[in-house]
Amino acid sequence: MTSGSVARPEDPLDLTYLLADYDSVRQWAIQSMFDTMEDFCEGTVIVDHEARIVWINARYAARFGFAEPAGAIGRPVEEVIQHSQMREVVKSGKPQLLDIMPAAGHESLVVTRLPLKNKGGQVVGAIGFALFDQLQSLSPIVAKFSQLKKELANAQASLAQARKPKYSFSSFIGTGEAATEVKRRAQRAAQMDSPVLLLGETGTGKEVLAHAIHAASPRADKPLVSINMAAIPETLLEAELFGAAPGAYSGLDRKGRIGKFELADGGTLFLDEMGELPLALQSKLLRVLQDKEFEALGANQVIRADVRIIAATSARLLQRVEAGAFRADLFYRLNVLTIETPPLRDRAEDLPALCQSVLDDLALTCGVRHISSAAVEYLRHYHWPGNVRELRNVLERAIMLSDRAELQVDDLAALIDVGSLRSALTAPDQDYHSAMHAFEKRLIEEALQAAGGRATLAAQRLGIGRATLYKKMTALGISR
Ligand SMILES: Nc1ncnc2c1ncn2[C@@H]1O[C@H](COP(=O)(O)OP(=O)(O)OP(=O)(O)O)[C@@H](O)[C@H]1O
Repeated sequence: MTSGSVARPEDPLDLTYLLADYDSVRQWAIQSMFDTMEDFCEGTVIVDHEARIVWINARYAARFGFAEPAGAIGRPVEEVIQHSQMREVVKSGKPQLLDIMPAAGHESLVVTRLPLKNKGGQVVGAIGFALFDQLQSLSPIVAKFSQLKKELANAQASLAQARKPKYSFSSFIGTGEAATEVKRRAQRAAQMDSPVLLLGETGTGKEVLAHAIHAASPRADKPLVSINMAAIPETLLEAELFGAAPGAYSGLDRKGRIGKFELADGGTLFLDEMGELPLALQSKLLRVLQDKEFEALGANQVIRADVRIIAATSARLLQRVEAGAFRADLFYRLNVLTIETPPLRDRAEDLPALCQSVLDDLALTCGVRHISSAAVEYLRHYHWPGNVRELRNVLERAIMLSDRAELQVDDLAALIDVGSLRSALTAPDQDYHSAMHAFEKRLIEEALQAAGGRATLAAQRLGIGRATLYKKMTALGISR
C-alpha cells in the first residue's frame, strides 16, 4: 500500500477504510452504539418534546404489561413507566447519565437518559436506556445509595421538626397577675410583625414565649429558626447568621453554607442571648432589620429574606448600651414590643401550678408523684436564681432521690437551702471576714449555676469583669 491512499477493503465495515472518512465513522459509531445498547439493555424508550412515548422496544413494553409496543405509543411516559424522569430531561435538556429508578415491587433499574436535539440544537425529545435490572453486581453501591437516601429523609424530617415551634401559650404556666400580663402582651405581639424583645433572668420562659408567639402568628406554618449567640464562637457567628459563599472558608465549610436568616425566610428567627452579639455583627444585623437584605460572607450577591425577629436576653441590655457594648440604634430598633418575664421569686403564687406541671411532665418517665402543700410553701422561701429551669431540676432530683409518692419538705431541704444568702450573712458566731467570704462564695457559685457554668454570662450578671470573676473564684476556692 502506498502512503496517502487507502485501498478499498473487502469488508465494508473494515475500520481502516472507515477511518479515512471522518463523517461515516461517526454515523457508523452512532448506529453501532444504538444497536449494542438496545441488545444489552433491559429496555429502550424514546419520547417526544411533550414526553409522550414515540418508540419503545418490545422487551421494555412487555415489562410494563404491553403485549405489543404499539399499546404504549402516544401515552405520557409516566403513564407507562411510573417513576420515569424523561420529562425532566426534555424540560432541562440535560442528560442524566446514571440514575437508579424504582420499578415494580422492590426492583430497581439502573438507567441513562439523554436529550435528543435537532440540528438547531433544540430539544425535541429524549432517549432512555434501562441498563440493568439485576442490581446484585452493584449491590454495595445500591445499598449505600439506599442507606444515604434513608438518612437524608430522616435528617430532613428531623430538621423540619426542629424548625417547628415546641411550645404554645398553654405551655407558659402561671395564672398570677404577672404571668397573665406577660401572656397578654405576648399574645398581642403574635398578631403583629414588628421585632419582639424578651427580657428576663435565665430560666424564666423567654424561649417558651418565643415559640408560643411564632406558633400563634400568621407565620406559624413557616420555619422557626433559633440561634444562641452565646453558644457559637465569635468567629463562626457571621457565617451562622448570614451564610457563607463556597470558598469563603477553609476546612469543613469549603462548600459554603446557608445562614439562619435565609433558613428562616418567611418565618421567625429567634436570637437568644442577644446581648452577646459582637459589635461588628450588630451593625450588620441592624442593616438587615432596616433593609431586609444582606450579603453572605465572601459573597457579593444580595440576599433578600422576609424574617420576623424575636430577640431574648438575660443581660441588662440598657446597661450594655450605656457601657458602649451594645449599639443604641439596634437596641431601639429591637425595643418595639418588649416583654419582661418576671423572676420566679416574684411570682410565688404560680408555684403550685408550676410544680404540678413539672410533675405531670415527669410522670411519663418517673411515675406519678405529688407534692405536699407544706413542701410547696417551703419552695416559696427560696430565691430561685435559675428560676423555672432550676425548679424543674430540683423536683426532678427530688423524685430521683425519694421513694415517696408525695414529696415532703425534707426531700427538698436536702437539695435547696432556703436560708442561703441570708444565713451566710447572719450566722451569729461568724466574724465580718468569714461572713463576707461565705457570702461572696455563695453569690458567685449561684451566679455560675444560674448561668449554666458560663463564666462570661455569670460575670455579666454580677456586673463584674470576667478576669475579676476568675480571680475571685481562685481566691474563694471555687473550681471552674
Ligand atoms: N412559665 C413557664 N411555664 C412552664 N415552663 C416554664 C416557664 N418558664 C420556664 N419554663 C421551663 O423552664 C425551662 C427554661 O425555660 P426557657 O428556656 O424558656 O427560659 P429562658 O428564659 O429562655 O432561659 P435562658 O435565658 O437561660 O435561655 C424550660 O424547661 C421551660 O419549659
